[in-house]
Amino acid sequence: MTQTLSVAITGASGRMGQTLIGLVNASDKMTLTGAIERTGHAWVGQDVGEMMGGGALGVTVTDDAAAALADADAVIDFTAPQATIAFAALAAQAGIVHVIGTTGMSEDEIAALAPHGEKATIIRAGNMSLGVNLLTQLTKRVAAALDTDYDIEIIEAHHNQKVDAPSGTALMLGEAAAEGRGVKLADVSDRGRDGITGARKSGDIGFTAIRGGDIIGEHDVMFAAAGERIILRHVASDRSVFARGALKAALWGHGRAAGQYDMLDVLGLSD
Ligand SMILES: NC(=O)C1=CN([C@@H]2O[C@H](COP(=O)(O)OP(=O)(O)OC[C@H]3O[C@@H](n4cnc5c(N)ncnc54)[C@H](O)[C@@H]3O)[C@@H](O)[C@H]2O)C=CC1
Ligand SMILES: O=C(O)C1=N[C@H](C(=O)O)C[C@H](O)C1
Repeated sequence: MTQTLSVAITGASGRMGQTLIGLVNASDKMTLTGAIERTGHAWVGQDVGEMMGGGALGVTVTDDAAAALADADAVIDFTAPQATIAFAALAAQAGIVHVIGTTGMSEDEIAALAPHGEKATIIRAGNMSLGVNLLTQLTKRVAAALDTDYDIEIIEAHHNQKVDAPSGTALMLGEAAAEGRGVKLADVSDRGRDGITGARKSGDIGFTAIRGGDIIGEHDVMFAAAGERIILRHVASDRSVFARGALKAALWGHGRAAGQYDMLDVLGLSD
């Protein structure tokens, strides 16, 4: 019998957690061995399949992440920044793959992952879909081809439960545009316009966040000049595009050297 990858999912009851569990359960390359939730969550101690409204999967939701990760080859983690840092320490202890989809991490929180990347194989991206990762490469090329007569604006839209802004994807696209232009995003980023802002500064990269209803994730990169606009757009209509990317990352990472990687590495899209 072929060996399957043992996978633990954090944030098991979440939007992404449930999507991931459904796909891992349907995969013939993976076996769900752990489902983790925060202490005090109503799902802890219950069968995860039953909590998701289906049949029992034989995996009890736990808040003992250390034990769950000790039994796993990979942990797929779409939760919250501080939780992700704690999971990174446990993944390093266990020497396993840590796929990180969590967004909204500060510079300091991202830096806190670095020591864990010496023992765990970390794959982190603000968007795990093939489409968005391809879009980052297109954005970089278009930004490199155009001068600052073309104002770059990034517009993102998400559901009304999203807690961070701009989205991780918007920031990836902003980084790509800045890289194409040969500048640092931190030096040109224009976020949260309100009131008498003054005219737009040439060379800035602007961000706008829309929150409403059940929008899964939509991103436009606009290059606006006098007389024309170019708009690169990605629309996610199903969360499984993110989850499929995360599963691919877990399989890709298994057996690979410890370190920090992203989805461009996984998808072979790096320059
Ligand atoms: N990189 C990507 O492709 C994508 C990233 N995301 C990001 O993933 C994260 C989660 O998104 P959603 O699933 O929509 O959120 P959600 O709020 O539905 O789920 C988060 C889950 O994490 C759990 N959680 C929080 N702290 C925990 C802890 N210490 N231990 C265990 N579980 C814990 C919560 O109880 C909740 O069930 C967000 O940062 C979001 O932006 C979402 C979709 C795609
Ligand atoms: O919170 C979400 O839902 C999503 N978050 C990611 C982000 O911040 O870009 C990816 C996707 O757009 C959905």
